[in-house]
Amino acid sequence: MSDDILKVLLNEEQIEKRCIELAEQIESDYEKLHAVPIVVGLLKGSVPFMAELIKRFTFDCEIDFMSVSSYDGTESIGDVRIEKDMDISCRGRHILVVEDIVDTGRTLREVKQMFMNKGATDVKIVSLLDKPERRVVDIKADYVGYTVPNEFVVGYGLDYNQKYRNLPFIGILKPEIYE
Ligand SMILES: O=P(O)(O)OC[C@H]1O[C@H](OP(=O)(O)OP(=O)(O)O)[C@H](O)[C@@H]1O
Ligand code: HPA
Repeated sequence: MSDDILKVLLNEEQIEKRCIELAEQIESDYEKLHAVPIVVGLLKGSVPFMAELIKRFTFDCEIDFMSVSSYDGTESIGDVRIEKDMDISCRGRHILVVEDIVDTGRTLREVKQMFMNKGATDVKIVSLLDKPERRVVDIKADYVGYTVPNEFVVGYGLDYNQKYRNLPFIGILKPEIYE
């Protein structure tokens, strides 16, 4: 599996270090709000990042998951489908969406709009990665781990055709794998 990786962009140590910083920043912001947020992981890509982040939160929060899908291989299909909704109601709640990557931005724009339509008080986004060169809609994560170049990246939750999510680092996939 590692043979399919062209270059390691972020190793485990770098990711962990950044998660500690993000958790501190998020904690300080929610403490000021005196709110108990619902931390919502977008399945499946956010799972390793979410686990790394939430174990460092010492404030009261609830955890939930949603599954939305918008990719077929390396192609964003534009149409964001909700495949599994949250269990907890988001009405009147502060929501912290946990995402692995903001790429075109379509997924998060749809998800954020959906939370607002359902009556959430506030929606914030934390994303491990941001790929701003690919953005087609105007959306910005409130907290970003790392900005990455316009390359297809895998590992630490991110997949290509459901593979490579379990790599403990983030790397650029060799183009011949998906061409
Ligand atoms: O900014 P965008 O262009 O919308 O892309 C980002 C989304 O694409 C991937 O999800 P995917 O639909 O592949 O699901 P997954 O998390 O199960 O891999 C990724 O996890 C983000 O949710
Ligand atoms: O670069 C990426 N890698 C994996 N999944 C993705 N979904 C959007 N962009 C990416």
